[in-house]
Amino acid sequence: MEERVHAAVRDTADEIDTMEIRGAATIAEAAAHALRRQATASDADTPEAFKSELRAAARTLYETRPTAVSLPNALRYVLRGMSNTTVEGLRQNVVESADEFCDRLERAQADLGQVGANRLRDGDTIMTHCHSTDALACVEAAVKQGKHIEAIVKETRPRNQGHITAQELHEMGVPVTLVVDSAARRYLNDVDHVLVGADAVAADGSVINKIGTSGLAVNARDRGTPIMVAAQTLKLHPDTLTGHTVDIEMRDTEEILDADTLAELGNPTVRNPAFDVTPPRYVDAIVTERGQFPPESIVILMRELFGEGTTEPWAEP
Ligand SMILES: O=P(O)(O)OC[C@H]1O[C@H](OP(=O)(O)O)[C@H](O)[C@@H]1O
Repeated sequence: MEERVHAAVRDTADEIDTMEIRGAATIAEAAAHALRRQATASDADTPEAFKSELRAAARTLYETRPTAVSLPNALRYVLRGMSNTTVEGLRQNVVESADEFCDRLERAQADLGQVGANRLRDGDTIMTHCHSTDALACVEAAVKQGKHIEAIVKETRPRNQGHITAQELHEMGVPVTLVVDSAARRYLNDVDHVLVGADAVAADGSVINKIGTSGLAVNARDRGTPIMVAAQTLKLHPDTLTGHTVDIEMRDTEEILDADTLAELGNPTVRNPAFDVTPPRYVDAIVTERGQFPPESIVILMRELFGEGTTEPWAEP
């Protein structure tokens, strides 16, 4: 099966796995591009062989990282387009679906940005965690509306994605203060909104995002600081409609400590969960391209978009 998966798809899968490609929306876009590449390069001679190849490619991409639901949602969107009965027709289906998916993703982020920007006032200071293109779209739109926004950016150990956020905010002209994660509570007094992204949103309104989000949200609630989650509908997790929970990725402990340092410390057990779950009571608004929702009502939008649930992206229709 593996040999039918194009090398470019395997490269994309490796890059997602090692986080050279990261961030829920960016992963989804890369996966759609990879399926498109599989389709254009395929020399399958029957429609069945073509579909089977595409499903194998989807599975390879899916098996990289388990938490960001944008990945299976992207794979499902592209594969669902395979309706033709000839190889050429199917190839065209995949190319069109992948292109349409990427267009929709870009538009959704721009629309979401407008909604999020409306929540921000001129002179506001935000606090961010990790790096989220959905969250930054809100800031960018607010800045374009002429609002002055400042940011306190958490570095986000162990991979320091906060550095990317700091750089991108700087490029937007937003003054940035970078703090270590443990300084967040100290600085919440100076903050008008906590603004984060999401890797998945569950049917009960729980937000699955970078590890440290839930602690930040609890502290923000304690201080009365509103917590805004920027998550286009691609982040809504259809399996949670039928009671499934979201798998939290455990990453390599080398991201935290190298083997030598670990040995010097007497080889303690090290855990490196990439994400945590913020219960809905700590979230004020989930901002999507379909408007803003209190977390408890996101299930209504999910039922509208997914019905009662979905199959695996590579399952036979
Ligand atoms: O889709 P956008 O908003 O860009 O990113 C959403 C989320 O993806 C990231 O995960 P990672 O860095 O891939 O582990 C962060 O948790 C971020 O909040």
